[in-house]
Amino acid sequence: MALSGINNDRGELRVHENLDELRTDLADYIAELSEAAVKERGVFAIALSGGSLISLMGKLCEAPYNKTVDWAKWYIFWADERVVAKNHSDSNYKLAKDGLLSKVPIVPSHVHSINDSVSAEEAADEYMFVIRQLVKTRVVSVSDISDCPKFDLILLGMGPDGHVASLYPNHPVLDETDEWVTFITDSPKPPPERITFTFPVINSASNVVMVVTGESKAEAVHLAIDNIGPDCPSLPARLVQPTKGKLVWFLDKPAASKLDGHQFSD
Ligand SMILES: O=C(O)[C@H](O)[C@@H](O)[C@H](O)[C@H](O)COP(=O)(O)O
Repeated sequence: MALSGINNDRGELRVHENLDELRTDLADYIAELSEAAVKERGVFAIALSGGSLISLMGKLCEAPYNKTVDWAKWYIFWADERVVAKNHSDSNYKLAKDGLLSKVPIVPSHVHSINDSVSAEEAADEYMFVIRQLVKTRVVSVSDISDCPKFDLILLGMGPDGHVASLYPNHPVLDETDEWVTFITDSPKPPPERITFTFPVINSASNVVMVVTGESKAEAVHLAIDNIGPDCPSLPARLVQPTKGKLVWFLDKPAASKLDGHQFSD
């Protein structure tokens, strides 16, 4: 049973006993969000990231979800992508395709990956154009506060340095507010060239889920969630603050081990 709690504006925290429990809770939660979005809008626009996230979503390919989820209504995007060929082992698209998308009946034309044959800058521009078209046709909803796309769900991992998507500490892209999708060519985590959603897009989503496991992330989880006063470093994960949407953290016990006061309830 997950321990859960609310931490002010830092969202809902779900701390899991082990990874198996986290996987089940995560699959349940995504399936619920999908059902609600399909009921309300007829589609589910979901943005993925790379890293351990995809394997932690693995239960979606198993019963009952493989049969109960309305896969035909899913539209897939990437909150960040490495600018490499789609069949390269570094590709987030390949990771998701091998680990999830090829195992469930998603409509191939609903999978919106980046153009892997152009520069990072061009790939970011083109991706923004693709999203703009899908906002026009309301496959992706639009924020009523900004003109940003409002994804039904954006799923993010977090690095030990507190990065999310390809938004790294102290990088100028943290301040990007003009573009929905931008690019970097100097990622501290290889490969260096990436495209990434910007914070205005992440924070316009209806739902943001942070999936963070392992002790190496414990300090960053503490800095991203706890009330640590005015000297709080500008950790990218702390800048995930959906304006009107819901933020939920899926953690395991090692990742949650440095959180202040464990005010969780069963
Ligand atoms: O393209 C990427 O590298 C990812 O999108 C990245 O942001 C990832 O989610 C975190 O680095 C956490 O990765 P792990 O969960 O594997 O630690």
